Amino acid sequence: MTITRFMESGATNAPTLQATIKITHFATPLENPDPLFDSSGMSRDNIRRHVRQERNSLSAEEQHQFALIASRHLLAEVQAHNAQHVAIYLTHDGELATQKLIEALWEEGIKTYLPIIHPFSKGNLLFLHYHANSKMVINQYGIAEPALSVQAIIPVNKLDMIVTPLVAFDDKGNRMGMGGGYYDRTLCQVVDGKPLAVGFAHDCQQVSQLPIEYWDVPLPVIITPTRRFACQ
Ligand SMILES: Nc1nc2c(c(=O)[nH]1)N(C=O)[C@@H](CNc1ccc(C(=O)N[C@@H](CCC(=O)O)C(=O)O)cc1)CN2
Ligand SMILES: Nc1ncnc2c1ncn2[C@@H]1O[C@H](COP(=O)(O)OP(=O)(O)OP(=O)(O)O)[C@@H](O)[C@H]1O
Repeated sequence: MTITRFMESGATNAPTLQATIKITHFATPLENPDPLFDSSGMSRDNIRRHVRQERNSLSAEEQHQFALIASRHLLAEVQAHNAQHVAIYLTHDGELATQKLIEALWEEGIKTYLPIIHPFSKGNLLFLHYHANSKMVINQYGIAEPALSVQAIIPVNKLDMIVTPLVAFDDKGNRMGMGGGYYDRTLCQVVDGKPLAVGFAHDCQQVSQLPIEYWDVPLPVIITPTRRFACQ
């Protein structure tokens, strides 16, 4: 896969978090994203409902094009970090599609891993090696996951990158997921930025602000079809 070049667009400051957010606009054939959704005053559940509806209303053609373009940017991110062990997800509920990206990672010789719902530790994930011949089963949410095999498990600290699904994000790197707390429990195991957590989402999943809880772990990088948000 070729890597799309991108151009710098400057930085904005987020004084409340004492963090600098750098937003890079990719040079893509895509139009500017829709106006930012004003989520101020909305509950987490209402934001979740709204954004899930938005991403599910994208056409099949939009889903396909957005996924192709965003995959190039994600692949560039993987290469920039020389990540060899990358956790990813299989698309569910209108999420930015990952199938082509996974195939591109395999072509580059990069090992991929998928989350499975932990069989007895409630609310936790395990990450298992995923390859072309992985035996798959369907989990309680209707998502395919590798069949549990102890040899296929990778500890979180051995992953170089975790590409996280998400429902909504804001420009401070805050993330909200499907509501199970699975990724929050995974991301609190990150030490000194390893593994690097990278949110992967449609532009329509960005909201003006998210009501944050103490367990939420902000993402250092978020990639959409049109932009890369980096929270330093
Ligand atoms: N693609 C993908 N895989 C993933 C996640 C994800 O967000 N996306 N997860 C991220 O954590 C974990 C699974 N968590 C999930 C939590 C809720 C639902 C879901 O569809 N909930 C239904 C209600 C289901 C029920 O009550 O039984 C819903 O909200 O409509 C899906 C996945 C692990 N794998
Ligand atoms: N590190 C953690 N340890 C224990 N419980 C947690 C942790 N993180 C989140 N939780 C619990 O998980 C529940 C769901 O959290 P939240 O709504 O933020 O999930 P989410 O981010 O939407 O889902 P996900 O992380 O699976 O994508 C909350 O009730 C919270 O108490």
